[in-house]
Amino acid sequence: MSGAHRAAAGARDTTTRSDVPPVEVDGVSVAFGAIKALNDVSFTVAPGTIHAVIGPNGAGKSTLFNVLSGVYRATAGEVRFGDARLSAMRPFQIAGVGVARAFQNIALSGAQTVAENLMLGRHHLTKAGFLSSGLRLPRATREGRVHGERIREIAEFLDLGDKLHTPVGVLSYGDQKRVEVARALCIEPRLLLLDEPVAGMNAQETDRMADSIREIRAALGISVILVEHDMGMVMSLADRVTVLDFGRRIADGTPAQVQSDPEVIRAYLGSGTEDNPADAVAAAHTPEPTERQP
Ligand SMILES: Nc1ncnc2c1ncn2[C@@H]1O[C@H](COP(=O)(O)OP(=O)(O)OP(=O)(O)O)[C@@H](O)[C@H]1O
Repeated sequence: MSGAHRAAAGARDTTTRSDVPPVEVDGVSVAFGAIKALNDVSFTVAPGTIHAVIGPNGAGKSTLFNVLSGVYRATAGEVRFGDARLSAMRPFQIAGVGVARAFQNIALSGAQTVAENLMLGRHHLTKAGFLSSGLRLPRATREGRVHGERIREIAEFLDLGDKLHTPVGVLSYGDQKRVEVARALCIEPRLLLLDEPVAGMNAQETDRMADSIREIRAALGISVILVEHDMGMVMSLADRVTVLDFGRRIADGTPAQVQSDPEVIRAYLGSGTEDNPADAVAAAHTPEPTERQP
């Protein structure tokens, strides 16, 4: 199935999990000395949607991601995920309420196998303590089997099923990025944060990752927030896009809405980047030759 067809099928089949609340970013500001990296930024991520945050270099995207995942504290405002105030929590507490982050720079142990890296991602779900695991007591053995099965499912989901016993360090860059996403899914999140998931990927790897993100949303019914520079990918993948510039929210809407927003076009043209969202949307919406056939 082509990416586009799969996307359409995914959107139709999606059932959002009933325990996925909206993410409410409410008046968030972050200052580094005199620099206002984020200035009163607000937007809402609807449950079960893919929401992209874009903007020229230095716009505040990474800072926002670090607030969402508890690495930075907001100077003002807050981020809510249902009852949880993410902006007041530490990273491990944020993971505990079902928010997982896949890092831009792969944070995996290269010498360990895919399965071992994924098992580390399930650590906090493991109830048997180190002692019973070490002694291979029945509870730990049973638990290990259940986690092993789930890890296999998640790996297969990301086309990594045949690489479970391969050390991560020998995998291609694209596969390593997929392991990074799989590791985040291992905490069974309700919200997945993807920090530049296709950075450094070639076109084929990018398409594969975009397909995986659609399938994750469709099959798991969770919300996805991604920061990404690849404009074509964002415009074809996201349900909604928030645009930052110099720490301020300058637009928020569907890909089609933001790409035609004069302030967004000005921000990108002014930044000197060739990644103009208007061009990217046009390219993303150009039908493939086969789709023109009657
Ligand atoms: N730890 C920090 N200390 C001081 N200034 C910072 C820090 N982190 C970010 N900044 C500044 O805050 C602003 C926003 O940076 P941020 O990295 O969030 O932007 P970005 O949109 O992710 O940029 P890029 O696309 O280049 O990664 C920039 O002016 C940056 O120099």
